[in-house]
Amino acid sequence: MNETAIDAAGDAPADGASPGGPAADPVVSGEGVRKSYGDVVALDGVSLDVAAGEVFGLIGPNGAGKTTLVRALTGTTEADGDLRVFGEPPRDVDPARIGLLPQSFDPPARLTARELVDYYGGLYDAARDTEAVLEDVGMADDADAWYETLSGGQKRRTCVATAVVNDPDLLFLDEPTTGIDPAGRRAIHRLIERLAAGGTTVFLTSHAMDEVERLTDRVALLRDGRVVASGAPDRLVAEHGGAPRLDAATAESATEEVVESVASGVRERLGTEPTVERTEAGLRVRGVRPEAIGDAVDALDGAGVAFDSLSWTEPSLEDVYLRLTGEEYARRGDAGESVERADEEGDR
Ligand SMILES: Nc1ncnc2c1ncn2[C@@H]1O[C@H](COP(=O)(O)OP(=O)(O)OP(=O)(O)O)[C@@H](O)[C@H]1O
Repeated sequence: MNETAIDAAGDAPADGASPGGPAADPVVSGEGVRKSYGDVVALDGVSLDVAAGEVFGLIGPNGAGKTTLVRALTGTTEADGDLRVFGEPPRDVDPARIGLLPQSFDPPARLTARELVDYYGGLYDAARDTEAVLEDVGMADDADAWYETLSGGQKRRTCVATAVVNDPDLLFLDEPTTGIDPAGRRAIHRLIERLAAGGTTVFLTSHAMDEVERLTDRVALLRDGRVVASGAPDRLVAEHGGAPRLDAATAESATEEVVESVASGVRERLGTEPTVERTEAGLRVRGVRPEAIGDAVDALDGAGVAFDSLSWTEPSLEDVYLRLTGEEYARRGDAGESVERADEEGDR
């Protein structure tokens, strides 16, 4: 990985994407936040800012420190460094201003969804109307079923309802859609969009890169307890996502000669230095812009590649994630050696 290409932590309080703008006080701010569990360093000097009204995404591999950071921000664990929420230490913040959906949350099983939302609403002086909250998360029709009889997605949506019943100014959602079917995910996405439109600041952790790319204004990528990149998703994709790629699915694995022949054909037709790799499914040519797809296909034909199907893909936040966490190489390791591969940052 080219470390010099990676942003400094917390690089962009505004980025042009923060509705609050650079002048607004951040809702969340952290500087040099550290937390260890015995010998395990969970947070290793995290710095970040979240502006009012932003949907902020925190991504990173298992064990990167995301849940620890959410716990530190919500005052459920202590951390070293300067951490502020609404300008105060997390434990001093009025709980009514915060909504939290923890990663694992097991409410009493023999209460109905309605009773649960009522119960959590009862903890606040000015809770939202239970029926409206159930409607918001798509649970109005199943509100009288015991929690234990609900599907995994219905349970998670009920938990989201308990996290928003106090109409929080700042909502932490730690992997809200894990295990939820597409319709349930859509219901939660719509809810997050509505809350953000109404001015709620949302701090979202998720392993679903499509959801993060779609919902967030800014993202921080955590790896080994450090922020290794942050910024608006489209900016991160432009900087770290790599090149658009053409994938040819082939029944048989290509020989080295075929790969070299494709590379030579691409070089000749596109006039660029190609990156051609074997993948699990066949062959991949990187750096193919939409207008050059025809030439790249000719290069495959010219090299005698018998492909069953072709797909062209633009880089996405998932590519950023895979590149900056090093998981791209772990994945490629199974796929055989790549040929004429450019440097990581040089193949765009
Ligand atoms: N209560 C704890 N006691 C000891 N170690 C812990 C504790 N909580 C977290 N850790 C360790 O701290 C590191 C960061 O864990 P954390 O749960 O914050 O990661 P994460 O990014 O949320 O992971 P995941 O995506 O799997 O939820 C891991 O090495 C984890 O094993």
